[in-house]
Amino acid sequence: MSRDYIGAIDQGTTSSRFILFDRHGKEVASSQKEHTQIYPRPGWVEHDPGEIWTRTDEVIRDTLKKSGISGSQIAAVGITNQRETSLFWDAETGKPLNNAIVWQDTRTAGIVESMKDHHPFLTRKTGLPPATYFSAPKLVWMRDNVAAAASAISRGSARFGTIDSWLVWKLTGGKSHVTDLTNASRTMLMDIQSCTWDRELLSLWGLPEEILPEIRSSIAAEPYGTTEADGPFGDEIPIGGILGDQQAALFGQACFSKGSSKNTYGTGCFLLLNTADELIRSSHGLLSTVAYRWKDEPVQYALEGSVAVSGALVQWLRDNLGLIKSSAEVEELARSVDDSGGVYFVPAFSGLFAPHWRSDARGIVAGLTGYARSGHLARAVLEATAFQTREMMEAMEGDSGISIGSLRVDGGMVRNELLMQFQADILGRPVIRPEITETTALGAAYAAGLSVGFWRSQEEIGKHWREDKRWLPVMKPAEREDRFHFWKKAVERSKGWLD
Ligand SMILES: Nc1ncnc2c1ncn2[C@@H]1O[C@H](COP(=O)(O)OP(=O)(O)O)[C@@H](O)[C@H]1O
Ligand SMILES: O=P(O)(O)OC[C@H](O)CO
Repeated sequence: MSRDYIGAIDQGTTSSRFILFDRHGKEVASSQKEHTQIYPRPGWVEHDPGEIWTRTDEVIRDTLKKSGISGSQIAAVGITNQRETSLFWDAETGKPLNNAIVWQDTRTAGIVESMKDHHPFLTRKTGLPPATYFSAPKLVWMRDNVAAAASAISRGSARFGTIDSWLVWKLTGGKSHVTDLTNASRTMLMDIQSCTWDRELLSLWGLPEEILPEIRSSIAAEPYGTTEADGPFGDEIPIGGILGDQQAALFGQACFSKGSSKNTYGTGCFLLLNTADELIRSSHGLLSTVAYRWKDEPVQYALEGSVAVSGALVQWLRDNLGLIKSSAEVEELARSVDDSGGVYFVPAFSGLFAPHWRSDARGIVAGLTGYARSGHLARAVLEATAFQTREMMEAMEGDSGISIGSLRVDGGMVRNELLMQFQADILGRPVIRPEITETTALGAAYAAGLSVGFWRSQEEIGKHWREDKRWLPVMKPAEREDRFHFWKKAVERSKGWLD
């Protein structure tokens, strides 16, 4: 039987998906399942790695079952994942030693603060502004607070991984302990120039090198491993591509050339600009990160603006306030009023990420009057994402000197047409949605397919990209600036809330 499909595992913050793509980059079948968000204390967010593996296993099996396609028809598998989220497992038992600490978790604020004298060094080495967001402080916390992790580290059997490494470990039956450069670039343990684990960083954080996975290219020169025949695929398939989910979306949006960019609206919101082989250092609160590496070709970099809470705020409206029953309903509720009624919602639930990097900020709702109703709050929830995107875009243009003429968008929130129109209005430039909005999974599929020669070149896959819809700005410039002015005022009021 010929291998005519590529499989992509997309393990995101809220759910796991598996999608099969054909040679034209068209989705053939998919399955998706949510996993539990564990909030043990305010500011703490955890995932159960066992549950993440079970959900991943289930969505693979579901997709194969409903499509009638078997593992023997799949040429390669790609993995894309929520980044930074970190765990330890024991190589001897194969069992996790703790719940994964999620990228949004802020328990490590004290650890980050205690490294204050080293912040300039850390940023120079890693391209990242020191923050609770990244893996290294999470590992330090686990070493110091999880007895099983500490003893496995001292015995030499502890293995650290971001979610990509964990899934490769499980899929290969514990044979491969690997990651790719895009994921490694988010740990604060990798030198962003040499793209290798860095001894000085490891010693600063007090972590041994033996816990770390091997760093490989994103489009693998050699497969990271093969899936186990007795696993969910029922066959041995090469795992050929790994990309952090935001880099995967950049790849899936065919942003291969310098200056091309995309914004992904999921749990958080992430704007990435391809800077090719140039490592641009930000002076406006953005990250320098690896975009991808094609086999042994030079590393490609990106500038990134990261916003912690965007779709998550819609979920909060649904789960914590019960104002809507599904995320999609937020649009109807927001359309029940003409505007936000002067209400601004700054969702600094994990502090503020780009471009502010303030862990002392907390969420606020500003501008409330007796006039405000639930519809105004729903508008303010959606508008928060659009305002944060504008902040990131201004920072990006300031750092790169590149003007972003129009914005390519993807992710779960781009189904929301009201948000897309408001985004175009507040940016004052067109917003463009592609036909395939599952760009994250598509990017991982492309990486895997290119790795094994299923597709041959970026030109070939670039032809699959097609525009679905475009929103043009209609808001008057004076109103746009007035609204943005009030947003910035609200952001200032959210800062410094924690002592
Ligand atoms: N129609 C919608 N309007 C606004 N937000 C939405 C809509 N549909 C989904 N979302 C939000 O998008 C997010 C899911 O997007 P997705 O790209 O699947 O995220 P992730 O990859 O982070 O798990 C959720 O936070 C959800 O609240
Ligand atoms: O799971 P997502 O799509 O919200 O992405 C999470 C990011 O990778 C965090 O850096």
